[in-house]
Amino acid sequence: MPKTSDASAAAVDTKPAIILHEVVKEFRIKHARSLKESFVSLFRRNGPATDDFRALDGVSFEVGRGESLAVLGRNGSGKSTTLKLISGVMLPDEGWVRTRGRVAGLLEVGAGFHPDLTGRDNIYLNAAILGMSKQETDDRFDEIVEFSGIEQKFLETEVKRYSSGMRSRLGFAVAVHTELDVLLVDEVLSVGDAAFRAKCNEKILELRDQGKTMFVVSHNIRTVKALCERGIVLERGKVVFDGPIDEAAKLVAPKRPRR
Ligand SMILES: Nc1ncnc2c1ncn2[C@@H]1O[C@H](COP(=O)(O)OP(=O)(O)OP(=O)(O)O)[C@@H](O)[C@H]1O
Repeated sequence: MPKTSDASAAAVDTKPAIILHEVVKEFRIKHARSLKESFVSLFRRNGPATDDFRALDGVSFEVGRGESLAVLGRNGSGKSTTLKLISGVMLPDEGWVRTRGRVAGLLEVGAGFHPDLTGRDNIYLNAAILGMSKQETDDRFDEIVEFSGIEQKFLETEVKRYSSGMRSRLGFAVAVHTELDVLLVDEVLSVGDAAFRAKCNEKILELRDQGKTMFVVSHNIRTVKALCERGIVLERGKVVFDGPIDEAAKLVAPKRPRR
């Protein structure tokens, strides 16, 4: 029987928003040498002392459209590296990463800002980097400014004169107002003051409820439980758990000392 257009649309909808397949990421680590070791190696013509270190070691998972997933794990387990590979700022050494739709990262919010341009110009610049046309940014400009809480008079000031909190607020405001399908969140709730953090929380929940795909890296278990239904636990660059968020959270919870 020939497929109807509805059926094919439904088929398209079920494709994952993010796929990682057997991903390996290695970093070269330089070892510090004592002065004596450096001196000896100079005469022996040794190269610099380095080691290849696997930050991610065969990581595979898929995130469905509209799903919200948290990645948990100890410091150095590979969470931010995973996020950077998904956002495309890093490439894997082996395996592959695919994303579908527009991906907006709340990684280093405002990272694309140019210090010598005004707040206004930076909104357009940052939005363009995130894939927005001038018209789309015009339409959302007031909303972005209002959300950021930056006073009008500062819009014509160079961003290098902003406080770090003001820069983060503006960066966050632009990112969450772009036309996005997948939102990458890295400890975003450390942005700005308490009132702004509450506003960010609300906005992220709103985006999730609109059916955006969420990929969250955080050490804040309360936050991820409120935001995500599924959790992946990384340990030394490998996935050691993939399932309900409550179980994932239990695995990373600090052990209570025995009395
Ligand atoms: N650019 C880099 N060069 C060398 N090593 C790196 C680089 N980036 C990350 N690493 C190493 O890769 C490992 C994983 O780092 P990653 O930042 O992904 O960990 P994480 O789980 O996000 O940690 P945290 O919870 O502390 O943020 C760490 O051992 C880190 O030292």
